[in-house]
Amino acid sequence: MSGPLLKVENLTKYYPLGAGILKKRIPVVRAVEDVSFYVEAAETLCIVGESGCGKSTVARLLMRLIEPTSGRVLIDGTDIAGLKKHELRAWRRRMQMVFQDPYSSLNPRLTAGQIITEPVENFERLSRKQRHALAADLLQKVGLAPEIMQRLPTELSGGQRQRLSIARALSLNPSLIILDEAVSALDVSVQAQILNLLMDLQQQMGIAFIFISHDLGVVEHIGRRVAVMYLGRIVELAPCEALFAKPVHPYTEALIAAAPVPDPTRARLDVPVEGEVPSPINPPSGCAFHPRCPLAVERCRMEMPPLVLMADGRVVACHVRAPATYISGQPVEAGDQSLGPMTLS
Ligand SMILES: Nc1ncnc2c1ncn2[C@@H]1O[C@H](COP(=O)(O)OP(=O)(O)OP(=O)(O)O)[C@@H](O)[C@H]1O
Repeated sequence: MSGPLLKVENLTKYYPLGAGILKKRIPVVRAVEDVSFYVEAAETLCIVGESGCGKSTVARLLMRLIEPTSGRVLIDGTDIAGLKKHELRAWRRRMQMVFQDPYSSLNPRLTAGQIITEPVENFERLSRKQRHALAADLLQKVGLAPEIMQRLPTELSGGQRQRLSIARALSLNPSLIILDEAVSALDVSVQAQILNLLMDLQQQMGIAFIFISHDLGVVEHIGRRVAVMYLGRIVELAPCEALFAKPVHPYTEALIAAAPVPDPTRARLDVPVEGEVPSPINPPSGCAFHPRCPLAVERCRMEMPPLVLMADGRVVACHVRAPATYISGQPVEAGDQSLGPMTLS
């Protein structure tokens, strides 16, 4: 199969706030605006950004839990908006999601065995023997003992519950799993175990991940490419190593500067990000980051910067650091396949 597994084109989601009176314009929350990216088979794309920047809305749009205001989501080149009911069912098997809080996402009345076989049983009837074999296999894949099968979620630790959520997501043999803050509620040592489990599963089963997190330490550990979001838009998308070694967008730089440094030999950047994230109901003109940006110039207040392809393969939306004339004046989309796998030499 040529082309990426998943392609997102100009995805936009506005949440209307209340009903309009007569023809009065209804205010909207601009949760996601003009977001484009792609995910290749068996890779991990991370999405990072502060709370409220639109990460979870992107996840919900990809899972079709909510409908976009505009834009497209293509899986293997097919627009999921145009799928018929039976095609949608087949597609749903291919994309699964793991949430932050396994307390609320796992049915407390079902045993671990029932929880992990339930998605398959929505599609096909299983005999008792088949159900047991499937549960045992999935438990083993995520490093849980077979005895866990009869336990309820409340009888398990946070790490065990998250392994169970991953086993459930794996049960349909998906091509892509979206993990929304999936390790954020766990202790650091348990986080590391789950991240290592995910990387092993990716290698063994060729699954792609979209890993959503506000924790840059975690992202650096697991990501191949990273998309940085600010107020609903991607402001930088780069290979993970390059992003952490040399962030280009001032917001990325500030995020990395503010994150705890796991490697003390790495220099800490001195770029504090001041002020609050502006309201997505009434975002600033031009570049949404300009009120907090130490580098802002007049143009940043006036014009929205396009995503521009830099010489090293990343895309950045910044008038100062990535002026649109940087490469033959050609702004590009982050999902543009001409960017290739975006590896830096
Ligand atoms: N159903 C909704 N109605 C109105 N506004 C919403 C709705 N869901 C989300 N929002 C708003 O959309 C914006 C993006 O929210 P989203 O949850 O996608 O951000 P996030 O980056 O995932 O944040 P967090 O990490 O805190 O979950 C926020 O301003 C949020 O308040």
